[in-house]
Amino acid sequence: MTIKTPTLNVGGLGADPLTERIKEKQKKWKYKIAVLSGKGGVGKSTVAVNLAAALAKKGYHVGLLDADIHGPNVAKMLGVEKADVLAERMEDGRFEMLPPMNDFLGQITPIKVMSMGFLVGEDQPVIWRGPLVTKAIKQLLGDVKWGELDFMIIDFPPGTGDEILTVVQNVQLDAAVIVTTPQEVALLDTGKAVNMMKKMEVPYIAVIENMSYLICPHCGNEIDLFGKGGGKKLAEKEGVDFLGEVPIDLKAREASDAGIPIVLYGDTPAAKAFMEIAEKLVKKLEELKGESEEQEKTE
Ligand SMILES: Nc1ncnc2c1ncn2[C@@H]1O[C@H](COP(=O)(O)OP(=O)(O)OP(=O)(O)O)[C@@H](O)[C@H]1O
Repeated sequence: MTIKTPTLNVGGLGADPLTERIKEKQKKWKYKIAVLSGKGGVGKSTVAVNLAAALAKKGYHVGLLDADIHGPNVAKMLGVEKADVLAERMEDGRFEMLPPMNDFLGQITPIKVMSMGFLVGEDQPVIWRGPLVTKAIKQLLGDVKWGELDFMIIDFPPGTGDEILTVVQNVQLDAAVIVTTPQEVALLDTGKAVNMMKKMEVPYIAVIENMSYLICPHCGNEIDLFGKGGGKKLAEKEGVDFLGEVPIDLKAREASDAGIPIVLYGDTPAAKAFMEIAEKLVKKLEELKGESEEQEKTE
């Protein structure tokens, strides 16, 4: 039976079966990936959405959770912001939310999306304190019928606040992808995010540099608007992987306003960069999984 879901139940804090449900659910998610940044506006949601779409284009089952409670925009970037969230009654009598999906007219394996954006009005600001944010994120993980996924991608607000702490405490992340732009200020903040992920012992940490350069629409030359090579240098300094550079793409804004990820919008330099980055990420995660399974066998 399906009914239209009312709103999140953010009351009642403390230890609860929700934590257990999150533990159980994540057993069905092969790779859990956090996408974060130290600084706002660097294109973190653009990266999360395009990684999700690139992986789904390759046939993987992808779930995308927008954990940016205060400024959710992933649903809009995936063209599902007006979707109704239905709920289904479970065997134990609880209701679980069914994540809206989009397969972009059959071009990709449907991406399942869940966001606070579905549950609050479009122009409604969410003014919540830490414990409520924590509870909401846990519900978006544990009270949603995510099912089997190859990749669960979680997009966070900028910085290192309650959202990321909640997820790290409840989900065994396989990877943290940290997005930066090449400027010094962004790199400083990115360094902080990398170090937080190291402290949290996330097994694989990688940097993506977004808005690396602009390709002149007239002469085709690369213009380094914000400097060059900072993301790679930072990754080397911190001893983490560098997954690649994404250029500024004049079609990116157009695509995001149209609710279509850039990787599905056209064969542009940014689209190619995202596809390559997704391939590298899959390869790296499979290598690491293989290594850890080998290690388990020998123990
Ligand atoms: N490579 C790119 N080329 C052109 N525009 C881009 C690119 N990446 C992101 N943008 C644009 O920059 C703006 C900010 O991107 P986005 O919302 O992804 O950033 P964010 O880091 O998630 O922001 P916030 O800090 O608000 O969460 C958007 O309008 C997006 O379309």
